[in-house]
Amino acid sequence: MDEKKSVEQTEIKHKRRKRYSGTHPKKFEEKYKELQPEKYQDTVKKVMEKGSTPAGMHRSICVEEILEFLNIQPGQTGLDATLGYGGHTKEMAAKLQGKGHLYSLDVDPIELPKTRERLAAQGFGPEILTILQRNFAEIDEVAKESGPLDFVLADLGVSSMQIDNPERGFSFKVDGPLDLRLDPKKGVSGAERLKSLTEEELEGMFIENADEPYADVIAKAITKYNKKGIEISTTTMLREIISEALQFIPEKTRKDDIKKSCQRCFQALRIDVNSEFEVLFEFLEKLPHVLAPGGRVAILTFHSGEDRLVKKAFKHYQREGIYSDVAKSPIRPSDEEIRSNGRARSAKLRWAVKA
Ligand SMILES: C[S@@+](CC[C@H](N)C(=O)[O-])C[C@H]1O[C@@H](n2cnc3c(N)ncnc32)[C@H](O)[C@@H]1O
Repeated sequence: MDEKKSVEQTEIKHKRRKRYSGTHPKKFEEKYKELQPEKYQDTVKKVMEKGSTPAGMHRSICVEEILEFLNIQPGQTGLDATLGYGGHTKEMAAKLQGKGHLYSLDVDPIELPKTRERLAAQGFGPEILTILQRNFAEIDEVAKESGPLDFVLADLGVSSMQIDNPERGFSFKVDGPLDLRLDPKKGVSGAERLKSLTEEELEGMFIENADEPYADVIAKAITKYNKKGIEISTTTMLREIISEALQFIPEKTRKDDIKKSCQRCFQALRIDVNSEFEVLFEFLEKLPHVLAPGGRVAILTFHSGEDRLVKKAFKHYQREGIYSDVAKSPIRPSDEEIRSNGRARSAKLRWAVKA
């Protein structure tokens, strides 16, 4: 064989094919141009007009209603128990007009520094705003530093940035590790948690935390994997297990029902992993002791379990004479807000005033 030809052929054979990068951006950061809102303002505007939330952002809910109720005055001291993207914090801090102080808490070590930087760049630095990586269940500790609070806001649950980031594992719609921790450095992941629960406990978790009608069937399906020693390590795996278990649902409603069950089961697991009911309970119990006389608290909830807890606590302390007034029924976002921000649909706002 001609030696030259053979070398050429070998070279051709070994030349690596260039990977086809495809027409669709693969990475989250590339896919969502809105992640850099300053750079892609047109994209952000278009996304918001469609009633969606641009990736990397969170649209604050019931802002006007909250500000109207809290009636913040310059010189007051307040607390935002759930900083998130900092939308509510920014509006509340602005009402102080440079006098007084706002404390804002979040457990999330990933989003918190970004929000701190963003707010500082907008003129809300440490002279008016103290941002702490703390669980709101420790509100009594925070109050030792702040003194009695004139106003408190808690906007419960997760932010859009957390939901949209596949690495965090909050959404069944995107593939990622089944984590679901608000603070990924603490506690155990969703995957670990599923492994450690019995069939009965799983069923109880889905019912208690999310009123899941197919809790028994789904718990059974998960337990099969547990017994085989197969870890349900990703969001996609859990979604597929739920979907497979619910194939008996008549075709007409199957797709929709599966989607709802996925939503509820992920919510239930998130609540469990982050002990959300326990910390909310602790927060509600401590609140009356940290509010100043006449102090106001507003709480935004996103599902019936949370709302029930808030309603019961407010009523209980009103009967004891600790709150002089509480919301008789929850305030709902306006139709216009719901139209322009789908995530506002399930929000309920309750408030109380310290005697
Ligand atoms: C709905 S978002 C808040 C959005 C915020 N109000 C805004 O305008 O951007 C809820 C935030 O509360 C945080 N969070 C949830 N439970 C918490 C807790 N127990 N203590 C402190 N922060 C918590 C979450 O990490 C998330 O960032």
